[in-house]
Amino acid sequence: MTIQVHDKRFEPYIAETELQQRIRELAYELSHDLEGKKPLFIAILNGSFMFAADIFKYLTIEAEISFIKLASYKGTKSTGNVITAIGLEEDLFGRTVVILEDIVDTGKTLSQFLPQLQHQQPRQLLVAALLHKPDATTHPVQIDYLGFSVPNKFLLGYGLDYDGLGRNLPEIYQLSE
Ligand SMILES: O=P(O)(O)OC[C@H]1O[C@H](OP(=O)(O)OP(=O)(O)O)[C@H](O)[C@@H]1O
Ligand SMILES: Nc1nc2[nH]cnc2c(=O)[nH]1
Repeated sequence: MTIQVHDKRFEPYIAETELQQRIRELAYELSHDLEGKKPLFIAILNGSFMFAADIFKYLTIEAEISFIKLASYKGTKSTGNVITAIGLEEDLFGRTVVILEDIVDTGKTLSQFLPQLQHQQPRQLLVAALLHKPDATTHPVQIDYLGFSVPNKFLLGYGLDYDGLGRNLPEIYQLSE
């Protein structure tokens, strides 16, 4: 069934059961791969709050989680836009760190942010993303744990918003043509 949010219509794309099943599989893989490493999961707000909550719930190993927001401001000509993390208090030195993202679209966000985290010299820096739009990605990012590869269409629901609305939908919708 299509839904209306603000001025646009969206149609169902990934059902809640399919989402949950895939997230369980990712959590199982992470639990297997990172057992004994006490990984620190870092969720990037706002969009990733649902994915982060669900995947973290399904983990069966000792792990920590922290939530950050990214702020972008204009740097110098040579640095371009600079992204800073708000709320990151943990020391990443020597740790196994897993970034949780709802979506990698152009890849700009993570390709700018990951090198900053590398400066803190984590032992391992991994990325888990629920969705990736390979056809939209202009800044390649290595995604170690991926939920779904999706076409280059605007998505809504399960944390993803359209102008503030739709984040609470338990399934993912795509913009109707
Ligand atoms: O690969 P990119 O093209 O950089 O896009 C990905 C980013 O876009 C979304 O965040 P958004 O800026 O929409 O903020 P929000 O999570 O607060 O909604 C998403 O959560 C990623 O952080
Ligand atoms: N809501 C939403 N936010 C995004 N941020 C980057 N890509 C998307 C998308 O497809 N939908």
